[in-house]
Amino acid sequence: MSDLQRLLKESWTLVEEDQDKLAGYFYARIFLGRPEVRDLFPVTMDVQRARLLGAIVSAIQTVDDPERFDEYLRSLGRDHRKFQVVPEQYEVVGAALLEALRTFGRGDWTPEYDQAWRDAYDVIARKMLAGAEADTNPAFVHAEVVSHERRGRDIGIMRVRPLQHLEFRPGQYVSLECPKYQPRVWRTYSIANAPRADGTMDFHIRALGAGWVSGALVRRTLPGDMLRLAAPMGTMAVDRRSQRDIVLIAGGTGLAPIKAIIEELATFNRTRWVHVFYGARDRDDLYDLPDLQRLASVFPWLSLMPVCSHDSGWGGEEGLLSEVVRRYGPWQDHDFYLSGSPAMIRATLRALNELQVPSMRVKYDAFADY
Ligand SMILES: NC(=O)C1=CN([C@@H]2O[C@H](COP(=O)(O)OP(=O)(O)OC[C@H]3O[C@@H](n4cnc5c(N)ncnc54)[C@H](O)[C@@H]3O)[C@@H](O)[C@H]2O)C=CC1
Repeated sequence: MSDLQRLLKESWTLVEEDQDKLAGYFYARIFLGRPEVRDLFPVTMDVQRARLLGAIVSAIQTVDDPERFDEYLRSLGRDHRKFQVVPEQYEVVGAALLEALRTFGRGDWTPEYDQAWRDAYDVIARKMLAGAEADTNPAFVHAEVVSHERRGRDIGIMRVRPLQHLEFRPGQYVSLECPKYQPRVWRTYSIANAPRADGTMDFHIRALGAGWVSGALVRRTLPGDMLRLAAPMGTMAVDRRSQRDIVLIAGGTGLAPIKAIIEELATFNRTRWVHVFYGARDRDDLYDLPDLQRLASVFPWLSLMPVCSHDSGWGGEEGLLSEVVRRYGPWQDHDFYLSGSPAMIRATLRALNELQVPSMRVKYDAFADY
């Protein structure tokens, strides 16, 4: 661990318990200094409260992982263009962050801690601004919902058509806003298909409860509704130069980017075996199994292993994805792409580590909302 990393972690423990109050103070400082910034945020701040601060803090904590950090922040900067953020606002946010930290760190906050956060924040802001400046795409595009299909209890598959061309790579995700139901609330969703001639994009969404973006997208969205989509982000692109066989591991709606990758492979792959582990709680939750089975019947290189974690007697493979993947190892010579809940990603990374799969062959995007 570098000195900077140590100082950041150590100082964060001083304020961690007061996170909620710190977030309140942080936003109050920003809005007081720049009332116009308030218009960038949703009307009710309760859901938003922890997000921007949380994203800054988690970005700062990754300062020791330069490669991941670099691409993540550049794409975050590209994505932030949707807020029409100007460079001075980065300064306002940085000053508010430091003031909040000092206030809640009280007497234990040292000039060393102050400098560490200032340095880390500067790196973040510079990379985000560089990412934003390098992007020639529009800050966001309007898109029309062209179809909407309910699958199982609480999953929706939504197809949208952007009104302008939106360049993306299979495996990437976008931040999306539904102004009709939740203006200025943006959430990230993976694109579930490879680029199509008509530009349409699919999203797999699970409703997480009333009032949330996902709930509205699954339960209320209708064809003809308009959305806004920001810049595509994420690094989970297939390495086309690799000759290795591939293992794709998808938990629940984490299937979305994996489906996009399968569609991309279908356009060029002839020689690499591709194994898909598709996990859900029960058979009803395997919401896209028929289509995956169709693809597996068309492409001889594609094999499919559906897995249920909470459906004993369903007749197929049972267990958590991480356990099942471990059972089918060893996987010494494969490229891996993982997508699912943070807990599933962590458990699978541990399993692959124990199976001695080199970490550079394992790709995943732990995406954050803010
Ligand atoms: N690009 C990405 O990485 C994407 C990630 N997601 C994330 O995927 C998640 C999907 O959630 P749900 O559909 O509710 O899935 P879920 O929570 O029902 O989990 C599906 C399966 O994942 C595995 N799993 C879950 N927790 C695990 C653990 N602790 N250890 C090992 N395996 C575990 C199990 O096999 C489980 O049956 C969400 O957190 C969503 O944010 C969704 C889309 C894209």
